[in-house]
Amino acid sequence: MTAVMANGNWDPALSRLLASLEEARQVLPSSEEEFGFLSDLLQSKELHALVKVHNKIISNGKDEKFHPTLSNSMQIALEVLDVVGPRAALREECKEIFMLLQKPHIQGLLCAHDAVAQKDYFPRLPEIPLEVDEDEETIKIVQLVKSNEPLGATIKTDEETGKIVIARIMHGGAADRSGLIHVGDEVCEVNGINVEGKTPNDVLKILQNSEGTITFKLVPADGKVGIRESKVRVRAHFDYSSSTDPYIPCKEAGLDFIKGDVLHIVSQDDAYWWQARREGDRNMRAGLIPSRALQERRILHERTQQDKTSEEAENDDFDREEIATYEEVAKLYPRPGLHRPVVLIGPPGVGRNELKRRLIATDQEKYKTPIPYTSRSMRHGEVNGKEYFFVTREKMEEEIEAGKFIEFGEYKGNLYGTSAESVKSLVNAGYVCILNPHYQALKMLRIPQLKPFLIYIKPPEFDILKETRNACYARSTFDENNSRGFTDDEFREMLHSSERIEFLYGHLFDKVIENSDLSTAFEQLLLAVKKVETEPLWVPASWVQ
Ligand SMILES: Nc1ncnc2c1ncn2[C@@H]1O[C@H](COP(=O)(O)OP(=O)(O)OP(=O)(O)O)[C@@H](O)[C@H]1O
Repeated sequence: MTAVMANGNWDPALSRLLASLEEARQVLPSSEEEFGFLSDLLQSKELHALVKVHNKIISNGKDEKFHPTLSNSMQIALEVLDVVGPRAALREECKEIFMLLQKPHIQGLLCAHDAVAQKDYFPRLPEIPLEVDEDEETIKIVQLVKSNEPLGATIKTDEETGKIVIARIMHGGAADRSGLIHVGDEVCEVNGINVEGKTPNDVLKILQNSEGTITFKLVPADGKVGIRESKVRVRAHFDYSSSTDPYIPCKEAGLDFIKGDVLHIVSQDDAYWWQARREGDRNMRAGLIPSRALQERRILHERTQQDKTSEEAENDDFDREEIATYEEVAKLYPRPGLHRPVVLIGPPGVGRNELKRRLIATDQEKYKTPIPYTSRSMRHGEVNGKEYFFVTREKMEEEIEAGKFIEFGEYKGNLYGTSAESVKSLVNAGYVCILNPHYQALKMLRIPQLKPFLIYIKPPEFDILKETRNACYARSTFDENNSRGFTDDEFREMLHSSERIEFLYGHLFDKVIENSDLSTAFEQLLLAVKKVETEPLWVPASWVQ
């Protein structure tokens, strides 16, 4: 005490606190130990230093010349990352800023800057629930300010008690952020109106009609059923629109997404409705999406309906057992010297060969395509292992049977094919392996051992397809014996085939490139290939573990 007083530099507020602690010592029943602890704390150098920093920030905050120009530098940094990300592979400057802004200490600095700029350094004490009834100790009163943002809570009538209870708290919503409302809390009053015997709809009306602060009187649920935030990320394999979903318990709370979106699942507590955020979305409020179980049921139901109406179903290559709902994904970081194979999928004739050829031509020491196997006999001038690996028909049939070929076919009585092993050996030798197999090979390729990056080469609409191909005297690939242009029927066949590929495999593609103008498509391919090499990308979670 004397030491504190003697030091003129000591914060007067701390000294006052210490003095009142001494006074309280006489009247309060607390132990010597507790007083000792508090007294030591109030005299500690650490606390004193903290108080000084705090005071400094506050006094600087009052000074006009210290006003922050912005308080959302973190958000701006994220936006800049979005903009420069795709250009990082093209320009050194973009790459530099892209790497810099991702550094944890830069992000930490920006975050601290924003906290100070937003004056987010005042101590926040937990709200003390007001106790209204002397004998009703368990009632809590919660006040939330009504804004344009939804409250982020849903209510229902409890089946057993018939009372209105909180059914769900949306992660990150106003109710959740308040930390004061929990699932299972019983609603007694809203803005002084007793809701006993009322329906959830009546309560909603009261809420809609109220302005400003909304006051809830709640009986807390026994034990808090808090929402545990999960780390699960999934890729959606279907489109979802809550506005057309008749079953969603609360339309406003729905989260819409499209096939291929990556979603962060924050809660799977409810068997039918998960809570999720779109990955990278800055809106912190989670939305409702159908759970895997619910979606599987819906798809099965739809299929039975469809089977009833249409008998003919093209299921040559469609695995009807597979129900595409959500696939758990994780980020795969680029591995130095170990490149993911790049696979171009598309309808025959769309231009995969052309794109592959151009890519390899940019750097023949980097991009390689596997040498195929054949059962035909070697011709004069051919070298085993150059144009083809020459093997006997028996050997090839045996290996095809054993599932060692990612694709194979017969042409003029001879077998041709590409083995999974030759892809692996290119990868292990440090090359970027590039493939353009038939789309049926996808199943065999999309495995953790190969980790391919799948690019879908999509044809443009009929008129543009015809115009671009005719303008370049494109050679039809449909007729092996004749070199001629594509016919209208062949263009139509290409479009039909692309629809089918999208239907079957659309959810698996990492990237879609429309091959309309060839040089534009090629540039997009170069960008995508660069991205695979330099950026962490989402892949099935099982590939990363
Ligand atoms: N964007 C384009 N504009 C004009 N012509 C193109 C375009 N893309 C490809 N072509 C031409 O179309 C023809 C067919 O292309 P390519 O052989 O690459 O098709 P493919 O997808 O590999 O088909 P297949 O699997 O049947 O071999 C080639 O003559 C090619 O130069």
